[in-house]
Amino acid sequence: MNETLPYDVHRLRELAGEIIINVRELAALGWTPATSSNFSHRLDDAHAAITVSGRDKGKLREGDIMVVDMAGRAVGSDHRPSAETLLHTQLYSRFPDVGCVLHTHSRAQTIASRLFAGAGHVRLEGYELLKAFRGNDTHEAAVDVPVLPNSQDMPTLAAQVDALFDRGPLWGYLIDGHGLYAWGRDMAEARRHLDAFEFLLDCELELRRLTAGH
Ligand SMILES: CSCCC(=O)C(=O)COP(=O)(O)O
Ligand SMILES: [Zn+2]
Repeated sequence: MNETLPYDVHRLRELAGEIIINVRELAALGWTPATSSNFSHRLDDAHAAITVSGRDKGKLREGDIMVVDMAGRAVGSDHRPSAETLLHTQLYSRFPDVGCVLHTHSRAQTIASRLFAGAGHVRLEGYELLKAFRGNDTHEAAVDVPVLPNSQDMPTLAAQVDALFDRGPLWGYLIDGHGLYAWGRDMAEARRHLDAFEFLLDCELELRRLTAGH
């Protein structure tokens, strides 16, 4: 523990490196256009490492990762944390086993959010890849990805998200016209969930195209 900072600086540097490597990969896939998207990792019980607001996520450096407390307040930094910090910290606060939260704005995620906003969810069923989600061991399961209305008011959005958790286990949700939030126990699991959502949403969109007018 550092003498002046209330968190482990070495752990922060380690996590910043992991975030940077992963986010560069996601940016290269085109999932973080125009400075969009944000990423975090739990640092300890009281803190999370998160991207600084407005940074080009394809060019992240160590100084683009900062620390917040679980109320979303900057700790030991003059930078402004992601505008969506509350959507990250609410997960860490409510679920002790959540270790990493990833938010992206890919084309498939954004289009699916528009297309399924009326229904309020995207149903994913019959896919072998559903087994990528923790707790699913069969393609026969159905996973409903909630689609929430967008808002610039983070407490409003966070309250909508919180209500979802009363319905059962959840590894991600869409925000209409905005993008996807996915999470897991650590970076590897959050990436697996994010990649699975992206693949399955893309399949649903392609099926719609192929069956349109039939
Ligand atoms: C230009 S993207 C609009 C904001 C957004 O949706 C996003 O994900 C990035 O916000 P941040 O403050 O984390 O950079
Ligand atoms: Zn966003």
